Amino acid sequence: MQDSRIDLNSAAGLALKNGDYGPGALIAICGFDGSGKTTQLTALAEHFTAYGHEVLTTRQPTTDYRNEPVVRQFLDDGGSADRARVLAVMAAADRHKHVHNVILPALRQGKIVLCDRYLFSSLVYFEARGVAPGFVAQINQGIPKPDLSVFLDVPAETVMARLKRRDGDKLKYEERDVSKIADMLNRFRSMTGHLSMIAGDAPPEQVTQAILARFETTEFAQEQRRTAPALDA
Ligand SMILES: Nc1ncnc2c1ncn2[C@@H]1O[C@H](COP(=O)(O)OP(=O)(O)OP(=O)(O)O)[C@@H](O)[C@H]1O
Ligand SMILES: Cc1cn([C@H]2C[C@H](O)[C@@H](COP(=O)(O)O)O2)c(=O)[nH]c1=O
Repeated sequence: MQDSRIDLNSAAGLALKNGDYGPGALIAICGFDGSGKTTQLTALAEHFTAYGHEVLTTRQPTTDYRNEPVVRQFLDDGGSADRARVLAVMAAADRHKHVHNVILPALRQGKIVLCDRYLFSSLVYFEARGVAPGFVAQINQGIPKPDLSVFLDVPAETVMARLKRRDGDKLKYEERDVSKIADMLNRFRSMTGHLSMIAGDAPPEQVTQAILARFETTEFAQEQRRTAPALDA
């Protein structure tokens, strides 16, 4: 079943589905833990709300997945590739449910959906845990392709320092080892076909502006400009 020849970019291409999901827009913000995703989601939500959009901020995996004892134990203590494969299936089921119950209805209502982590994070984390991207792609098939997918690129040492400052000694298994963080970051950096790479170690306001500049290049933003009434009309 698993195809170790499929790389992360191809796996994302196989899983994601282009489609007309409604008048809304989907923005996925990915990065290692502590890279500033929550900070940026909050700033983006404020920006889009100020411009009159309805915004839904949400996250993958959902708390249903995070609260499973088998997941909690793996995140805290690590585990085998076989156990990781079970988690990948649980994360995929959680994602399909979240897409159908939360994301698609919001897109149909015209909302801007801001999602903390998405398929890309699953591909990266599970490949690093020993699960082939081809397998993760198969079980995530049909997940909507976001209008914009961002990777917040922050050096491993900076990520580690931020996490220690925020969480003290309550770090997850993969957060405790700077070489594991660096390995995951390199996997994200390889996904140039899908992720807009944003330097996440700049001041938060600059990071937000960089994300918004990328958003302006999306078809959604271009369509909004075409259909928006001229201010001097
Ligand atoms: N651009 C930035 N420069 C300096 N510090 C930042 C920046 N962005 C966020 N931080 C700080 O880094 C820490 C982690 O940020 P945040 O909680 O937004 O990351 P996260 O990616 O959502 O983390 P997690 O996935 O672990 O929840 C916080 O203490 C936050 O204040
Ligand atoms: C997408 C995805 C992520 N994970 C991991 C990654 C993180 O270590 C945790 C979630 O941490 P957060 O700070 O609460 O966001 O889960 C995963 O195990 N499976 C996935 O599909």
